[in-house]
Amino acid sequence: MKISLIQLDIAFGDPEKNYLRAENFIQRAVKENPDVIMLPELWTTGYDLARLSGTADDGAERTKRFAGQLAKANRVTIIAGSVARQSASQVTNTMLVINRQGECIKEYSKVHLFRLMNEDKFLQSGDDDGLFDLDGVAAAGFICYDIRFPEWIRKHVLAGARLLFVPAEWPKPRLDHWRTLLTCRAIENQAFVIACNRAGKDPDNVFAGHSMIISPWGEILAEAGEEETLLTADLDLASIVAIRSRIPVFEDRRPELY
Ligand SMILES: NC(=O)CCC(=O)C(=O)O
Repeated sequence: MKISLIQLDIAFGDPEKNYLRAENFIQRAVKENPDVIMLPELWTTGYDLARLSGTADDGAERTKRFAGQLAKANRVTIIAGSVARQSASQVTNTMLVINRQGECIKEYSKVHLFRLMNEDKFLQSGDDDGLFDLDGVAAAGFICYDIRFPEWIRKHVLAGARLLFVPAEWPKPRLDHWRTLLTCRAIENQAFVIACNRAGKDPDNVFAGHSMIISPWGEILAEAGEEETLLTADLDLASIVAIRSRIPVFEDRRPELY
């Protein structure tokens, strides 16, 4: 399975610019013939949370149409990062998975809101899981801060997820946490971790970039620098079985103790 990550430099509070920029990158990515293309967290607006009443995506419909057309035209799955999704009474930080037919097959709203970036003041948390099927492989999505909650990730892995997708806007001062947490989530769950961060800065943060694709053994298969870029890697899905039989963590668990 080939994955392309778009480490976008997001224009603050400017969806028009961001849709255009993302489309250019998606057109570039499809030339590499990937199975999946992924965008970062809140990529249509950035963290311009105070102005979401004017920029949030109503029902995420615009983003579904945008990604749906591109996915269908190119027969590629698009994990359309997450967007600020407006519903009747609330805004959520919601990840969208669009299949090769252009249909939205999953919406996952960030469960753990990140107070340090004021999410708790402007957004509503989700309550549902992030599980979805990706061309017959069980997968799950988590959004940025969610990766600090290993129990949440493990719950999805115990339900079968083998591919863990993470759209993010992770600031540079905690780059070491980002790299360590993602690597741990891959090793402890013996699953692929595919994490797409943003590049650039906004009025409050400089972002880390360093999107990463990590094997179930913890090897970094691909890692971006800080700049806006496209990052592509091939996943050897058979390696999951080999690693799990070499160190059978899931057979050795003692859930009766914890
Ligand atoms: N957008 C986020 O959820 C950022 C999370 C973060 O920076 C962290 O340290 O956790």
